[in-house]
Amino acid sequence: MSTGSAADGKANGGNGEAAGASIQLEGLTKHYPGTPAPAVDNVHMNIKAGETVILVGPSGCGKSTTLKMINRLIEPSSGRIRIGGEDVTDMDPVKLRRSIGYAIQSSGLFPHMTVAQNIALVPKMVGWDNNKTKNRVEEMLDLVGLDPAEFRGRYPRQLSGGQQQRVGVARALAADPPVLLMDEPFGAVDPITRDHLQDELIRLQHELQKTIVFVTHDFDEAIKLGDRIAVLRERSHIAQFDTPEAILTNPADDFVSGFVGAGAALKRLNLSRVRDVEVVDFPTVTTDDPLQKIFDLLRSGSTNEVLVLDNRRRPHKWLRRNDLGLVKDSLARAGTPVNDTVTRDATLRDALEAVLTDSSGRVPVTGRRGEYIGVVDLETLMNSVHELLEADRMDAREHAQELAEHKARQTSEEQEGL
Ligand SMILES: Nc1ncnc2c1ncn2[C@@H]1O[C@H](COP(=O)(O)OP(=O)(O)OP(=O)(O)O)[C@@H](O)[C@H]1O
Repeated sequence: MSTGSAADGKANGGNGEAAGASIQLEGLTKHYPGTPAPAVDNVHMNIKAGETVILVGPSGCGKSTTLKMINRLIEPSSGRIRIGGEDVTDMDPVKLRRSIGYAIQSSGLFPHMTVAQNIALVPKMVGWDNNKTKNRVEEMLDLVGLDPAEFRGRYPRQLSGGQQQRVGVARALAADPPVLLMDEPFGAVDPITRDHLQDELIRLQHELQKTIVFVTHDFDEAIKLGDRIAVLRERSHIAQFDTPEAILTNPADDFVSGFVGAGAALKRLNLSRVRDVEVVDFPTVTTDDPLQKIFDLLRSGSTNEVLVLDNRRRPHKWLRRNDLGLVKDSLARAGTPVNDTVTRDATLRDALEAVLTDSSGRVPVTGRRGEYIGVVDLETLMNSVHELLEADRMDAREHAQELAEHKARQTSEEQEGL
C-alpha cells in the first residue's frame, strides 16, 4: 500500500509531511456463515485524512466487525475498502495490516516478550534495521509517557493496566502507520486511568494527525475524542455521522437522542457542583443530646428520621423511628452509619452516586472541617439536572437560530453582490 501519494488522501502534520490517510468504505457488508442476517450491512463511510472518527452504538450492533474489516482481520462478504485512495480490498492482508496500527482492549501484548520487543515487532517485520528500530522504541515510549530506561526491559505482567495500554498504543504506532484502528482500547482500565489515557491520545493525535477509527460504546468517550462520531444502530446502519456538537444539539432521531440524552445528562452532572443546587436542612440531633429529646422529636410525628451528629457536628448516623426499640440507655447500637458525605465542591455526579448508595436516599453536605451543613436528596438532584438540561437546550436553540440568521444574511448579501 502506498502511504503518501493519493491526492485526496493525506493530512499534513505540523511539519508539512504526510500523516493520516483517508478511508472510504463502500457498501461494506459482512455476513457470518450460518447466521440469518448480515452483522454489517452495506456501510458507506468517508473518513478524511487526519480525522478521528468514533464508531459508537449498542452492544452487538457491528462496531468491531466494521473496524476489523478495515484491516481485514475479518474479510468482508462484499463491498470495497480504500485507504489513501487505493483499493485494499484484495491486497495481501498481512501486508495491509503492517501498514495499519491496531490497538485493542487489554493491550494484546505478547506476555513472553519485553516491552521493547513488543513495540519492535512491526518495525522488524517491515525490515527496519536494528538501530532504527531501537531508536523508534525509545521514541515511542517517550511519546506515550513511559521512561524508556525504566520500562523497555519489563514484561507486560510487570506493568499496571494503564501502562500496558500505553505500550499497546506505542506498539500500534511504532511503524508510523497512517491509519490507527482502536477497538475499545481503554475499556478495561479504571475510570481515572481511562481519563488520563484519553487525554494522552488527544495530545498524541494533535502531534501525529493520524487517521484514527475508534470503537466505543461510551458516548462520553466519543464526545471527548471524536472529530466526528458515527452513531450506529443494528447491522452498523448509520443513524447519524456528524461532529459531537451537531449530534448533541441536533440528534437525527429518537435512537440518537436516546444515546445523547443519557450522555448529555451525565456530562452535565460532571460539570455542575453541589454548590449549584439547593442544600436543604434536615432534622438533626447530636450524640450529646439527652435521649429523651431524641425520643420526643421522633415521636412528635414531624419527622420519622433524624441525622445524628457527633460531638464535632460531623454526620454520624441516620436514626429512624423504628430504630427506637434498640435504644436502651445509649444510641450506640441503633441507627445506620452515614455511608458518604460530600462537600459543596463535589460534582453532582459524586453527589448522585452517594445518594444512590445510601439507604436514606440523601447525602449530607459538609464544610471544610467535615461539619454538617445540610443535605441534598434525590428529588433536588433530579430537578436540578432537568433544569440544567432545559437551559442547555434553550442555548442550543438560540445558537442554531443565530447561525440560521447569519447564513440568511450572508446569502442575501451575496445575492445583492456585496
Ligand atoms: N464470528 C462470528 N460468527 C457469527 N456471528 C458473529 C461473529 N462475530 C460477531 N458476530 C455477531 O455479529 C454481530 C456484531 O458483532 P460485533 O462484535 O461486531 O458487535 P459490537 O457492536 O462490536 O459489539 P460489542 O459492543 O458488544 O463488542 C453480533 O450480533 C455478533 O453476535
